[in-house]
Amino acid sequence: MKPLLPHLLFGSVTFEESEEYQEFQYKFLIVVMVFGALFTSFFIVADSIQLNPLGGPHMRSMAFFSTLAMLLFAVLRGRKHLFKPVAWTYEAICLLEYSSALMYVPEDELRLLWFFVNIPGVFILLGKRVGWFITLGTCAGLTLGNTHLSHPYSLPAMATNMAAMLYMGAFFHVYSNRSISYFTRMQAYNTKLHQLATHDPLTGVMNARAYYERCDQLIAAASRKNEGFSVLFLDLDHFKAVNDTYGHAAGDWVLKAVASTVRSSIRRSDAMGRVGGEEFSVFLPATASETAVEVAESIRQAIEDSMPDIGGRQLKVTASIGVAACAGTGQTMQHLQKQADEAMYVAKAAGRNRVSVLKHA
Ligand SMILES: Nc1nc2c(ncn2[C@@H]2O[C@H](COP(=O)(O)OP(=O)(O)OP(=O)(O)O)[C@@H](O)[C@H]2O)c(=O)[nH]1
Repeated sequence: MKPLLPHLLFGSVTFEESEEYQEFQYKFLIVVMVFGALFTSFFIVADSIQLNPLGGPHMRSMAFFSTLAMLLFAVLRGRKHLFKPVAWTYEAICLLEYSSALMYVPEDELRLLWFFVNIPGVFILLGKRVGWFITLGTCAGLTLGNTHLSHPYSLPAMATNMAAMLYMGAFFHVYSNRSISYFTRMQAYNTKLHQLATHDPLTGVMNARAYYERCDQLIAAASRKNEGFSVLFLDLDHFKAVNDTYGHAAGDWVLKAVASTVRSSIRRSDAMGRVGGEEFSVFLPATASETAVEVAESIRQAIEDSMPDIGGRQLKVTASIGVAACAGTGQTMQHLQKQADEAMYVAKAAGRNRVSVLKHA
């Protein structure tokens, strides 16, 4: 279970691994909105107890801002698909709030700062294009609006402000470029690491650990639906002779060819792993014993027909396949794999290049 504060703030929303940046943006926006609303409420309280009097029009604008920010928070919480419209609306009310301070609190000479504070958030939440649009729009708006203020800023003050704002935009443009490219690279490295950790480098199919983990998930799903499933255990015949006769590299080549033959003989929803040197296991969800035997037979035939070409010689490769099926629930992968293993040894003993089945009672 999530700790209370993150749950209260972000709700029960999940992000894929590939959505890590979106998750950061979603959480960032929520924190900024809640913080913005609380911070503004603090000023409202300070005004009402005469600690920091700001005047009626700006008080109303602050009340409008904090109410709308909390409303936007309630709308976004748990609904990541609403991120863009909420981010845009929040940006719009922020600009209104800062403009209200600019017009109605002339005694605060530093109130222009809020327009600066706004820029990093726009680059982070809405990207570089919108970041520049808001930066340049703010520069233009401040320049044009300055003369209409009750206490306009001097020309040098405005020039300094504009230069600083453009500097801020350029800074966050470079920073966003850098951080996004760093993030993309990290994501690519993570994908590569995950692939290396879960897949056999020679054949590209799942390694034993990842395969058995996947089988456990598939068994859990099958027992929720009260569905049966089957496991095939495949061992190449006299593979040592291939290595001894044609060399280890040729043996590797055969393993790759066999893996690809098996992969193309099964459904996308089936799982396949290399569980030993020349041993593969296949998990067939929602598959009864008879169908599993048919699948095993078609794999066996496809391997026999594949006849890989090694140095101009066509090589006959065959496999013995054991089949174990579970009609109901309550069966572990370990047990079923053991049964498929036993069935495979029966096939070997019966002369190899055949399919043998053990049905779980
Ligand atoms: N080229 C290559 N050979 C491998 C690899 N992993 C295991 N082997 C070889 O696979 C062979 C397996 O031999 P055995 O277990 O004696 O089985 P077999 O020769 O296939 O005989 P049966 O299974 O009884 O039909 C061994 O020679 C291993 O060296 C690998 O990654 N590449």
